[in-house]
Amino acid sequence: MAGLKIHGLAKSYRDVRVLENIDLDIASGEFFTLLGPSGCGKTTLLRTIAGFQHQDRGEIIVNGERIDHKPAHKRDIGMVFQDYAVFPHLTVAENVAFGLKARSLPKAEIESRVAESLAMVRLDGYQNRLPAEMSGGQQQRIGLARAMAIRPTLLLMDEPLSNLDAKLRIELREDIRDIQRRLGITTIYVTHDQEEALAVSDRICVMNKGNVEQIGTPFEIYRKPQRRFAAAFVGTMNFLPGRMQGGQLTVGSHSVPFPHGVGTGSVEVAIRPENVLLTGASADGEAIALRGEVRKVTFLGREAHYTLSTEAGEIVAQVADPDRDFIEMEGRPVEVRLPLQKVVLFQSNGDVLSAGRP
Ligand SMILES: Nc1ncnc2c1ncn2[C@@H]1O[C@H](COP(=O)(O)OP(=O)(O)OP(=O)(O)O)[C@@H](O)[C@H]1O
Repeated sequence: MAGLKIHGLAKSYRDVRVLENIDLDIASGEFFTLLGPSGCGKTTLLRTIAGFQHQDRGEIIVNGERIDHKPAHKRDIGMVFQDYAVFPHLTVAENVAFGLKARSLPKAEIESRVAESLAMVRLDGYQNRLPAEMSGGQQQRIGLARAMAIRPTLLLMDEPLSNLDAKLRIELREDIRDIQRRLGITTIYVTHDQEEALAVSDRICVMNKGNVEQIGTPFEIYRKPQRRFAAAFVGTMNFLPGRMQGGQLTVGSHSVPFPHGVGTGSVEVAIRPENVLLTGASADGEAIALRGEVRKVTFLGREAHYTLSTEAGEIVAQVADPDRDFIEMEGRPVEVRLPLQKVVLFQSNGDVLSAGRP
């Protein structure tokens, strides 16, 4: 199995820079996700790795060998596309056999690989169907079986679940993850869906405007964002203005000692909704305390979301399993606390100053 290294990759379309200067080091067997908003360059990066288009500069190295001068069909890469890209006039088995025939494998080998690949994606018994007789989820399974049948060195997936409904998306992403783990195939997965990225990835690369904002495990990306962009893009994050001075952090009218973030100046105080504490909740360690009022309560069954206006600005709190009194709080004053352990501070340039006080 192979790892992938990318050095100084850049790509422009006419005079528009789409990839600025990308460096990646992906381990053998890793499930690596490119996550970012529409237009940030994810697909361009994936297609450049696949060889469907050429970079302006930079290197793509698989297993120590440069592959960026090779044509796409010589790169030993399996690719799964958003729109399935199955051949409508070929049966399921013929679709899966396509890449194997192109490689002139013996007939018996093709048959056994087709059977093995279809079993892997749980489509055994569907060999003779046409894609039009299959659901969207099943068509994407054909796409996955076809990509895996050639036993590629790398598997690239471009938003493979975007055309499926929510339930199928979850089902198929679990299957993709299981197959990837079982086979240990190095996988690069493109999505703009942050929950999907958190659920399937070993590591996530958050991209923005052709640049890498942060690379980390799902936990690191969610809990220890290194850039404001990653904090705001992944999950919900509250931001309040604050000020550091003389080892004190001031938010609204409240100041707390914050020795970790030495320096002076404006900061942004970021906290996840599930970490905001309301009246009565007990906190470990010190917290920023703010006066607030409940503007809106949205009850979602297992949790409720509170829109709060505080003296420092509007934020959202999420409370798990709220009791009845707690749901009927609209218009009431509330004490809001932000535990320092859970607070992330950003500088005005978007770099992190402190992610959770040690
Ligand atoms: N062939 C092309 N010619 C000119 N511009 C292009 C071409 N392909 C992509 N672009 C532009 O390059 C930028 C990056 O596109 P890309 O498809 O890589 O982004 P993306 O992050 O995958 O977005 P999405 O999630 O919408 O697919 C976009 O601004 C897009 O309009």
